[in-house]
Amino acid sequence: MAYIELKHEFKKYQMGDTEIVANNDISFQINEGSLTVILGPSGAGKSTVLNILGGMDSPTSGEILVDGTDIAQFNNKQLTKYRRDDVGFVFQFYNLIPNLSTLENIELATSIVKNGLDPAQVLREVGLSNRLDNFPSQLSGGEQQRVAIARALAKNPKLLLCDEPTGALDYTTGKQILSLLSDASKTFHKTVIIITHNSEIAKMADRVIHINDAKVRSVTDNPSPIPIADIEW
Ligand SMILES: Nc1ncnc2c1ncn2[C@@H]1O[C@H](COP(=O)(O)OP(=O)(O)OP(=O)(O)O)[C@@H](O)[C@H]1O
Repeated sequence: MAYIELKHEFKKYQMGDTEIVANNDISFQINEGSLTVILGPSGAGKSTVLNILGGMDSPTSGEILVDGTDIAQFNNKQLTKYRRDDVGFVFQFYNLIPNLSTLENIELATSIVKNGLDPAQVLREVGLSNRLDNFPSQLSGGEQQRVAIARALAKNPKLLLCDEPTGALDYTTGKQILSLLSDASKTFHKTVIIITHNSEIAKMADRVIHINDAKVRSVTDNPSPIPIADIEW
């Protein structure tokens, strides 16, 4: 059985007299420890899918199976626990706490979970061993995103969900961040999902899900994903 399975997921918003269908009968599967890229134009419904998978929002209908459990049936308390223990998030704009050091940002995240990893060790693994005492404002954008990834990984989550993680970074730094996310899947066996507009990035993925106009348009597997260092755009 797939590790993640969305079955006939719908998300509808009522705006006055208008109904917005952000996700219209979305179904797909994702394997454990794989790297998936979700591609699609602005407004396609990608973030809606990610927010629902991350327990930040609930679908209007449909099943969201994660490791055999339908999180669409979770109450608020169960969703809070799921978000805290099982999901790591990486966003376009890092969302670090400005008055905490790099190390403290990670410690804050690990302090609320059961099976957190050693913060300093994870920071070493993302190449920031010499920046533990710096504040976010003293780091470059790429370094701040490394901290955000370390914070997500240090929780030791089942799932790493990344919404446009390189959207605010230059080409080279963006590639370094994507390489780190690829390592999270290949080396640390995390199930990683990356939302992007950039179709070139899809070449590094095990599976590519195209979403357009609220529907899944295609699901493609890459038998031989290309290392991000070898992809040019
Ligand atoms: N809370 C909300 N209330 C009303 N409409 C919403 C809400 N959230 C999303 N939508 C609508 O649902 C549709 C899908 O939005 P979503 O953010 O999932 O798209 P996206 O593919 O992630 O776009 P982008 O790449 O620009 O972030 C859009 O039309 C958006 O306006």
